[in-house]
Amino acid sequence: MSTTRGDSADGVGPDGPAPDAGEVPAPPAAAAAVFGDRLAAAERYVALLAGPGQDQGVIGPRELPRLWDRHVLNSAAVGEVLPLDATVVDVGSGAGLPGIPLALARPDLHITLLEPMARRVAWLEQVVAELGLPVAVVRGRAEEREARRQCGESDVVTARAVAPMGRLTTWTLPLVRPGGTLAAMKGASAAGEVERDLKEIRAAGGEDPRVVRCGVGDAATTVVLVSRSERRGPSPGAGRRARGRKDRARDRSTDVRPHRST
Ligand SMILES: C[S@@+](CC[C@H](N)C(=O)[O-])C[C@H]1O[C@@H](n2cnc3c(N)ncnc32)[C@H](O)[C@@H]1O
Repeated sequence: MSTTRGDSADGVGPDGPAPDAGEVPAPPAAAAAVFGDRLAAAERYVALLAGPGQDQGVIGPRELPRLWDRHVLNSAAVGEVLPLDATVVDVGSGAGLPGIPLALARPDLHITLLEPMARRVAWLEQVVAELGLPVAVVRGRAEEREARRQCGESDVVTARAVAPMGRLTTWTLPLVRPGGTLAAMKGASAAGEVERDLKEIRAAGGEDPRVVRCGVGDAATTVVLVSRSERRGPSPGAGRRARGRKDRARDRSTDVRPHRST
């Protein structure tokens, strides 16, 4: 594999022609500070994305020139707001973003990658094995009972480009311990999504949604932090389930009554 610069100095911008398969962008200077003595492993991850990752369709060829800034460093940046030694479930990890860069930048974290698509799960298992990372991979959807059982409740759930804020909060807060945090990586839409979906966020047990910026330059990212309520009692979604039970009971009773009277 040849090594090329990750910037657009050669005229290959994000919307320009796709670079040759197998080209691996060199790490920008900032990568050494972010990954420290795990920089070589981060370079290996970028090489895996650019080679087999592209072949297996987990990353598009046009992403190659911006793998470091827009994907790997951007993902690691969310580590700025994660507490020491936290347990983390990365929901909808896909190519491993942000979970793999986080595991490399923050070896104190205990990370589980949750992903429903078999092909992506196989990819994640391959990456974790190749890089020798102590990271668990679970196949499933955040809203599924079995996935929730396997992942348990963690200090933090991360998610990048998975779902709109309201739906994401409903799906993922049951994976967060009371008092823990959902850290949703969002683009410029962050504040607008929070405003639009506030009711849904609160109904899911979310409190104190706030928008923060992490990272610098092209690697900077906007993160929405939502706390899971500390209040004990019904789990998020319990109100909706109870309403569903009442509705079904009412439907049954209206179905039954005419039969009884005949
Ligand atoms: C657009 S991709 C983003 C992947 C990665 N987070 C990234 O930033 O490159 C969305 C990912 O979320 C996964 N996904 C979609 N719905 C999900 C759900 N309900 N629970 C967990 N993962 C889900 C998809 O399979 C896909 O891998």
